[in-house]
Amino acid sequence: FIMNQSKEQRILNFVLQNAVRGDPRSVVDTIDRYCSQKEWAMNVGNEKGLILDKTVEEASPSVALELGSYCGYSAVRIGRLLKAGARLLTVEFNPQFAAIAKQMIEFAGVQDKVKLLEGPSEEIIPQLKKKYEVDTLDFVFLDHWKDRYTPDTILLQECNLLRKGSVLLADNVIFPGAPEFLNYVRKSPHFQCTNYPSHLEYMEVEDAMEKAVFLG
Ligand SMILES: Nc1ncnc2c1ncn2[C@@H]1O[C@H](Cn2cc(CNC(=O)c3cc([N+](=O)[O-])cc(O)c3O)nn2)[C@@H](O)[C@H]1O
Ligand SMILES: [Mg+2]
Repeated sequence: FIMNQSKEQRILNFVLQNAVRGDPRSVVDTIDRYCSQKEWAMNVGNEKGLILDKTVEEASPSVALELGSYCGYSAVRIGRLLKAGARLLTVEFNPQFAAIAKQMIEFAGVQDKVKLLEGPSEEIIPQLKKKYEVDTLDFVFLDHWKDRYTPDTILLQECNLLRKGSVLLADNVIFPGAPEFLNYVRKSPHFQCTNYPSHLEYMEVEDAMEKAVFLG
């Protein structure tokens, strides 16, 4: 237990030493093993991860966006499901976390599909069309600061990044909670919402994910 390292560095080192290079499933399982047995961390985890998997498979996105990379757990989880030619852009503004996530993505072997964009979502989103050659987004995973869910959902619409059928999936709508986001998407005539009750990663605390499909 190396004290002067960050928890995120310890998670990455555990993966580098225990997972199989180029095998995204082993990276995801190894992070879950570490965070359920050694140190809790805010990865989406395996229970909510299964809801994420099913939603990604159903959407079968060509272009996906993730807000809040953290250690790269969900970027690897989504990246492993993308079809040939599809890509995931994942946004992280904490430089330490971004460095960890980049190494996690490379070790898992999904770096050809997953690109990490360093910076705050409110700055990156308006750059997606011109700088990152995005037309519209087929899938968006929201897992960053909960008080950014609503402003960023509005910003995505203002930047014309959503099309009829674009799928948004938000983590933690019960714990820590995103009440303003739930209120916004459920009241909006532009979204069709579905709630998926689950539990907080690695804990027996109630949590849920919310799917919001853009209706145009
Ligand atoms: N506007 C932003 N733009 C880009 N990255 C951001 C932004 N806000 C936070 N982040 C980054 O998301 C990562 C992860 N993150 C997520 C949160 C918010 N999520 C939680 O706080 C959370 C908290 C719990 N929890 O407390 O049990 C469980 C979860 O699943 C969570 O996602 N804070 N940092 C961090 O690296 C942070 O730099
Ligand atoms: Mg989360």
